[in-house]
Amino acid sequence: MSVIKKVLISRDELNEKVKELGNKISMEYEGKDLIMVGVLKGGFIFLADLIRELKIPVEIDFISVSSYGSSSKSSGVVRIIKDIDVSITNKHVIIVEDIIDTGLTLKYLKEMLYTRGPLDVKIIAALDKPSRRKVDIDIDYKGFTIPDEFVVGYGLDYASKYRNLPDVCILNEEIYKS
Ligand SMILES: O=P(O)(O)OC[C@H]1O[C@H](OP(=O)(O)OP(=O)(O)O)[C@H](O)[C@@H]1O
Ligand code: HPA
Repeated sequence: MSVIKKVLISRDELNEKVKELGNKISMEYEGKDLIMVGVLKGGFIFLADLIRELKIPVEIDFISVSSYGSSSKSSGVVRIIKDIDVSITNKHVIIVEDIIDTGLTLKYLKEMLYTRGPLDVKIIAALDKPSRRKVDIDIDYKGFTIPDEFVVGYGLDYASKYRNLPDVCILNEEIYKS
């Protein structure tokens, strides 16, 4: 049995989109003090690809968060596991995510970072799953809108695995049962 049911977004489509987004951000942030904050763990591959398409100087940092409690993400309360190390005061911030699902993680992160005096905080996400949204959130730069399917690859995991798959794939349901 194959682990992957279907490739949803191929590596070539991802590459092309990342180039497009990199060009857009390079134009819009020319001459500005920009820091990109990758959300671990899923955001690391997208961030690594994206910054290599930028033609402007950029600072990089990472943040790691986890949802509180057994009801997990539904509470919207987020705990910081690893904070960024640098000041974002008077800088332009872009939060880099692999996927936006309910929107709760990013809503919290955006509000939290705004308390630290940045010039602005924007959001870029490789994937958007709008069917699962619980809160309104503006996505400033977006890769692909996807259906309500559980996907892996390009940073996204199932049970901590499959982040390394180069394409965004729909997992075979048999995997959940085994
Ligand atoms: O919009 P939301 O419903 O808040 O979900 C999106 C978040 O969930 C995933 O992270 P996860 O908690 O699975 O951690 P990981 O990146 O380490 O896999 C994803 O990387 C986002 O950070
Ligand atoms: O489809 C998904 N796959 C992996 N992680 C996720 N976190 C939110 N949605 C997903």
